[in-house]
Amino acid sequence: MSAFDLGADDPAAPPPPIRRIAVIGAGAWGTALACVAAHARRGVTLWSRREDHAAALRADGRNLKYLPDVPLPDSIRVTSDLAAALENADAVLLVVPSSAIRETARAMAEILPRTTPVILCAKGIEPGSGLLMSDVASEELKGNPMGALSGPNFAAEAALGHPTACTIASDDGVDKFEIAPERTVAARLAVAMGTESFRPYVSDDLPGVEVGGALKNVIAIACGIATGAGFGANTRAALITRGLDEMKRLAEPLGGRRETVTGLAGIGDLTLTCSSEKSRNMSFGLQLGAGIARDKVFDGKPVVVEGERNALSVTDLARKHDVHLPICEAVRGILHDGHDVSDAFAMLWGRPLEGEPRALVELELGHPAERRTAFHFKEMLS
Ligand SMILES: NC(=O)c1ccc[n+]([C@@H]2O[C@H](COP(=O)([O-])OP(=O)(O)OC[C@H]3O[C@@H](n4cnc5c(N)ncnc54)[C@H](O)[C@@H]3O)[C@@H](O)[C@H]2O)c1
Ligand SMILES: O=P(O)(O)OC[C@H](O)CO
Repeated sequence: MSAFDLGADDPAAPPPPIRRIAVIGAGAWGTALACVAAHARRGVTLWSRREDHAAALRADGRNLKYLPDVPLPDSIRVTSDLAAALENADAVLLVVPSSAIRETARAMAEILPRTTPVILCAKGIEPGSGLLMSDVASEELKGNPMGALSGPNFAAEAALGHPTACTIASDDGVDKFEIAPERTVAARLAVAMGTESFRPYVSDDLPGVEVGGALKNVIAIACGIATGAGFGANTRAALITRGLDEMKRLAEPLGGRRETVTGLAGIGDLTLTCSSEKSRNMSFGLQLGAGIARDKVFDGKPVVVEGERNALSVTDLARKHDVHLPICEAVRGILHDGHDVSDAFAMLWGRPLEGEPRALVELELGHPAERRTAFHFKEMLS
């Protein structure tokens, strides 16, 4: 019996605490979340897929490769043995990049009890299937309760104790499960992870939270490209605001709520990522916009830029639901279809004028300067 089961038959019993947390993935975010959980006095095991990396973390007392400025609390146990990492865990934080969620969840499926909650901390939509990360994990881990942790969170800042907030969502509080709100995975993990500086908010809108995380990276690339190409603050503010509208439009057909997108995992993460060069997605866009060739970005080093592959998966999914996401489409055009930056901005700014909010104000105005738009941006960026 796992902690998730304790008292499950007695609706009056206090919610079972999450005492032991397994963090799967020892990159920047996995390491930071392990530090936060250790500061919250949870028993923490951090799993790295490579033994040499795990050994380096143990020897150095920090993750020199991914989070060099943060000392690891002594209480964190680091291992490359997945079974050992998952043993006796009351909850699992899955923190590998979105491209590795399926294979990692599949490996966990052979080991993890079906009752242990799994919380997705990667941001993305799977190419091909168009599935959110919690749905990808659910396909592999049949039956485990699922949640997601997302929000405006740069790993180092969270680990160093800067005041930080996030949203933790799970859908086990919705009607069919009949679980009291304080017993949900989201609420129990929020209590387990909360510290004096790390403040989780609780949500029952799992798709709403996950859509925000997936789209903000694509919009951040758009902001980076715009800034790198020479456009100013007006352009970035417009992209952020209209990007938020794209999040809302995609959240709805996936079962998410518009209001969730106006929270930490939506606008919160969007503004963070689109405003700071600490963001890999924003910096990737900045370098491309400044004319650096794709293979020379980040000096040719491999860096996790979730928005790059997600520009494809997000727009494929939106097309399937007949939802138009012009900014994400423009990023897809530049990254994957060889479109020129000025043409992409001409496409965005030359579309027929619209109402705001788009869904409520019906307009058919055309565009007074549509034909001049392409010429204007080409001149400006030449
Ligand atoms: N870094 C942040 O500030 C931050 C904050 C919030 C969310 N995230 C999200 O967390 C996820 C992970 O990002 P990160 O910043 O930790 O990345 P990272 O580049 O710092 O580390 C990636 C880690 O994943 C491991 N990995 C890569 N491929 C793997 C595979 N196939 N199987 C198992 N492990 C594999 C790498 O060895 C490395 O330890 C991303 O989806 C990212 O969007 C990151
Ligand atoms: O560095 P980025 O662009 O992957 O962003 C990191 C986090 O997602 C910010 O919340």
